[in-house]
Amino acid sequence: MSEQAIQTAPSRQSAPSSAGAPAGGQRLRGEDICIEVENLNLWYGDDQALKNINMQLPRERVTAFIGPSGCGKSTLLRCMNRMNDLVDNCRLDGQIRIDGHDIHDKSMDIPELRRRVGMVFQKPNPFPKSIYENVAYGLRLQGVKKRRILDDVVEKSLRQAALWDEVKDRLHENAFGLSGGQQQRLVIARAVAIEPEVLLLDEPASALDPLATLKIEELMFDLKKHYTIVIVTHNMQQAARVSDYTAYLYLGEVMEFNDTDTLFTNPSRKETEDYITGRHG
Ligand SMILES: Nc1ncnc2c1ncn2[C@@H]1O[C@H](COP(=O)(O)OP(=O)(O)OP(=O)(O)O)[C@@H](O)[C@H]1O
Repeated sequence: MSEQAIQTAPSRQSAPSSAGAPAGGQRLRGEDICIEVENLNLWYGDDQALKNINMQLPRERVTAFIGPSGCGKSTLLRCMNRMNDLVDNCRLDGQIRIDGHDIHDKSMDIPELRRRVGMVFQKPNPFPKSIYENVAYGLRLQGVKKRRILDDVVEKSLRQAALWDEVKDRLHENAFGLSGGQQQRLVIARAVAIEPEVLLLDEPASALDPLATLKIEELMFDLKKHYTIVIVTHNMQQAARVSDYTAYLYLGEVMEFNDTDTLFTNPSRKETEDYITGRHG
């Protein structure tokens, strides 16, 4: 975990974040910022799911979103590659910038955005194809045909996803023959094969057994050398183990954002302390 990196450490308070400076709006010291969220509000129909979110997510770090069910973690995650565009009655205002570019700008190429900002869901979702073809899929879509290039990328991606040794002798077997944990690492290999910058992980281990979960957690330490990772998790021990920064969301607001050590050992807000100590949520 990174050392204390927030310049403004608010004193412990119980007022909602909207009453003062936005809880995620502190500037991060000594970090290269990849994603900036500014004054983001989002509604599903008349219901506001995200309220004035301000947050900076550092490059090549793991940031965890925690908070009780329905607080907006997945919604915020899905904003980062515009997955919410696919929801009919969803609208938002505010800005999200990745590498300084507003992702809602008219010039934004959405398929390219989703290539740069990959997503892995709770339930492993390999395609009904071979292990090899699952990983090669994105490259084939891009028109890559050369066998040597495909072979290299498949091997490199499976190695990055810590799966190569387990599957190298069965690359042409159907992906559905893999265990749940292996399928989830395959999905991660498929995501990294097209060289994204950011990986969004929505409870990637919640459907897995403890050993498979451990593998995914170990994998994150390696992946963050190359990617900016944002993970939604219900598991606070997992957030404490794998993330460098943590945002605590409650009722659509970021109540607190800080480096993970500080958030878990010395939270600024009473609400955060109540949540991490199991007093609510
Ligand atoms: N497609 C949708 N249409 C309408 N409302 C939605 C939609 N998706 C989410 N919501 C609502 O938005 C709010 C935030 O939901 P979201 O799934 O982002 O929360 P969450 O913190 O990820 O919850 P969980 O931990 O249970 O997955 C909830 O009130 C939810 O009911």
